[in-house]
Amino acid sequence: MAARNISHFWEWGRKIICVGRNYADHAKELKNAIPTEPVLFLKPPSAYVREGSPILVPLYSGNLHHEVELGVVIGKGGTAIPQAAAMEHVAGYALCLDMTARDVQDECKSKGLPWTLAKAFNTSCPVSEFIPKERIPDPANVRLWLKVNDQLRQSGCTSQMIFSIPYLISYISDFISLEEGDLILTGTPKGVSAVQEHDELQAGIEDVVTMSFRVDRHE
Ligand SMILES: O=C([O-])CC(=O)C(=O)O
Ligand SMILES: [Mg+2]
Repeated sequence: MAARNISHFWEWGRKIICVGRNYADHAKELKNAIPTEPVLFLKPPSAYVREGSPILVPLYSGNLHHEVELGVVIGKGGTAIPQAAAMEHVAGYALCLDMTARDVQDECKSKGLPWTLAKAFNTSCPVSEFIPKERIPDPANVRLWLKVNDQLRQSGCTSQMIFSIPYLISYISDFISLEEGDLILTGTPKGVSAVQEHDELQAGIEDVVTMSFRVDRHE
């Protein structure tokens, strides 16, 4: 069998671990407290969608939001990874969207229930091509942006993250072992807003990568 290629990590069936409220300006815009520990949730591999396929609005949501995020692709698994060694476990990056059914999330929050149907539905994790580690020498200082129908909605720098990438890798791996091919979404900066059927989303990381996705309804 041919060796698996990390540049197709989305085909591996590995887990997607998401960090929430990792930018103070986004925590504030949704009236959430600034966290003192990372907020974590999961998406299944069935959430992946690649350019050329649409983002589908879940039938049960009337308020689907975009969240542009830097994704970290794990190259070497581990448990209880020390912060000092964390970057050795990174193979590269991907630009990601954490699509969120905000109305469903609000209801889950008010009832104290998990966010699964707000965050983990099919097509809730659009991803760019794989970006080898060398192409982002300083992941703690890159600008992420997102436009809806050519209008800029999000523009933030990863220097604004509350918890750094090495801290997140170390923290997560204390509780959930990381495996080669796993993806960590590191949280969104401010500017999240609703998208509708037929909207065109475009997002990028500086001059490193851009990607485009169309929003559609289920047939
Ligand atoms: O839904 C939220 O606001 C939490 C989250 O994913 C983020 O901050 O990126
Ligand atoms: Mg998010």
